[in-house]
Formats: sequence, structure tokens, C-alpha cells
Amino acid sequence: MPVEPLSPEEIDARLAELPGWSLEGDRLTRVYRLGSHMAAAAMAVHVAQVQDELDHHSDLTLGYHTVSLSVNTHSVGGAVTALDVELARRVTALAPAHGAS
Ligand SMILES: C[C@H](O)[C@H](O)[C@H]1CNC2=NC(N)=NC(=O)C2=N1
Repeated sequence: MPVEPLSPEEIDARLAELPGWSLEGDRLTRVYRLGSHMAAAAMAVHVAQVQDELDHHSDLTLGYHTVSLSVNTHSVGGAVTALDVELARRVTALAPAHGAS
């Protein structure tokens, strides 16, 4: 089944289950804070692995003690879809193991 843009109501409902994530323009975004630069780098690599597994890729930025994600779905013209929500869920699930908040 082809992926379709989510409605604003659907996006709101899914964000309610994704603490810290928000809609910025047409993108799901989240900034994680970590205890060190290397901890942030390790989390970024983990996120990159998940993104390749899902074949869905955020703009992923490594900062000093931060990992920032911003994602939408290019193939539907840059709307938010279930693929973005699934990536956000997977990242939310792996974040605690990295001490990210
Ligand atoms: C061929 C491959 O499946 C596509 O280019 C994938 C890769 N990663 C992607 N990532 C995102 N965010 N949106 C896409 O439409 C997308 N498409």
C-alpha cells in the first residue's frame, strides 16, 4: 500500500504518544541531550543503523552533547507519514539505553 500524508489530526494523535517530539513546519523533530560528545556520537550511529533498516532517513545532526532529528517523507513531497512516526517510535525506544533525554 502506498504511503500517504497523515492529516493534522492524525499527526497530533501520534505525537501524543511521542514525548518530546513536535511538528515543526512539515517535519517531525526532536532534540536529545546526552552526557558527552561520544555518547551523542554513539546514539547518532545507532539512529543511522535504524534508518537504514527502515529505509527511511532523517536529517540527523550531531552536536556537542546533542543529537537532533528532523524528518518527513520525500516521496510524498515532504509531508509527514506513518514512516516518520515509525522512525520516531524506534528512536524513542532506543534513546534511554544511550542516556538520552
Ligand atoms: C529508494 C529509497 O527507498 C528512498 O529513497 C527512501 C530512502 N529514505 C527516505 N527517507 C525519507 N525521509 N523519505 C523518503 O522518501 C525516503 N525514501
